Amino acid sequence: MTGVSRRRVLGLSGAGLAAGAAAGAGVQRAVSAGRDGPPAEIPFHGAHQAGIVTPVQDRLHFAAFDVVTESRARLVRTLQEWTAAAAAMTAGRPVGGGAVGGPPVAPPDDTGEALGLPASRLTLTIGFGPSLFGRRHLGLAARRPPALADLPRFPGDRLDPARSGGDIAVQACADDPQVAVHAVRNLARLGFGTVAVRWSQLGFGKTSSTTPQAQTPRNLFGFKDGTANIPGTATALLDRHVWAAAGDGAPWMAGGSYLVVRRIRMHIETWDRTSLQEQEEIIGRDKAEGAPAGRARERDEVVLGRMRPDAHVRLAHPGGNGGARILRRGFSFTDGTDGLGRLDAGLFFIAFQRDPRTGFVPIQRSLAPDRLNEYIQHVGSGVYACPPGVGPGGYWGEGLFA
Ligand SMILES: C=CC1=C(C)c2cc3[nH]c(cc4nc(cc5[nH]c(cc1n2)c(C)c5CCC(=O)O)C(CCC(=O)O)=C4C)c(C)c3C=C
Ligand SMILES: [Fe+2]
Repeated sequence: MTGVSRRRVLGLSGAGLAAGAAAGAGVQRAVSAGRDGPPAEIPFHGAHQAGIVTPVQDRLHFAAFDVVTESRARLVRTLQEWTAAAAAMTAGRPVGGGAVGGPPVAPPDDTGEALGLPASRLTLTIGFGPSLFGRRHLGLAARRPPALADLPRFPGDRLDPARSGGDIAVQACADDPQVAVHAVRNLARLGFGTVAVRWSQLGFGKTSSTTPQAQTPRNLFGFKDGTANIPGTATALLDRHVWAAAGDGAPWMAGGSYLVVRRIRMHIETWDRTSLQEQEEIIGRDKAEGAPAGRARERDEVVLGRMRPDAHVRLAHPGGNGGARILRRGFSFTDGTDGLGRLDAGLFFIAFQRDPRTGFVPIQRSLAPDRLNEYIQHVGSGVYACPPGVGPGGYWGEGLFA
């Protein structure tokens, strides 16, 4: 089945596919074309990992794993198997020999729930947590990047260890939740005996965009979120604020990035009883347009002096943070109720940066007096070093284990 997408295997039609099949060389392009224009397949190989500047997909399945083996060789083998599986799944192909057609007496290589589904712009992004470098038998202590420092405790944090940390993180993003879940499930299955899932989070409704020309999405407080984000095409800003460089203290991370995730509970019932004027003053932008306080349009320049001193945007703005900037890529979540009649809902905050010590940490410290803190609580946390992209024949983290 390798080299052939799931849609083609099942003989699904569609004008693009039919034309592509007839045209031979045109097949790959036809398979890659999404119905509404954007490509359905995001290339897996490249200088940087996909899923960082990639236009944000609709769904998330984030998983943090702990390493359960003491064998470095076994971990490397799993990372090699994961890389091959990730390359296949992001191209819309099943893992290994596929879900069907193999020996009837053995479990299939692929679990099967994505059969017939297109690649759905699936991206898989891997990161290594600080705890991985502390596992003595793996011999990685000297390779820990200085930028992969443990996050400090912030005022108001109520972090649940069962929803924090992890030796290895995988961010799966796709436009179809089944495709994202299938990807994480199959990596977990391949990793059996080497890694075990520590915690995971599903997300829907992106709350940030890396594509300023597209409509800005809204978060669960009803506000446009991502307006002032770093665009995925702003090369100079990305080099300055997102991509790690060879001289940053860990040459194996050059072209990679550091990921900070925070599970932030949003007390939406309290927010919903707050007046519109108060909501807008807390954020520092208006709800309808997303315009900064005192301005008319979403993209108008922020005038910090027009906002309350404790407005979220004023405190988070680079102007008050020594120019610190991060690339936000978060998703909303709702995970049932908390037993007190309130939805367990919020923002799964995701930010990529060149160095969390000069990105997330100072910004989050500045947010201490944020009025928004009355309506939110950080309950989960993680920081991970995401290595650069892999070339054909390479594997995730090969620079680290070299
Ligand atoms: C430490 C980083 C940040 C956390 C944590 C955070 C949580 C959080 N944010 C919103 C809603 C909005 N944030 C907005 C802007 C904004 N937020 C951060 C950082 C964190 N937010 C930054 C750097 C910025 C951009 C500031 C600027 O440069 O102007 C906005 C406005 C629209 C936008 O620019 O994105 C909203 C709305 C919530 C609800 C939340 C926690 C649940
Ligand atoms: Fe924010």
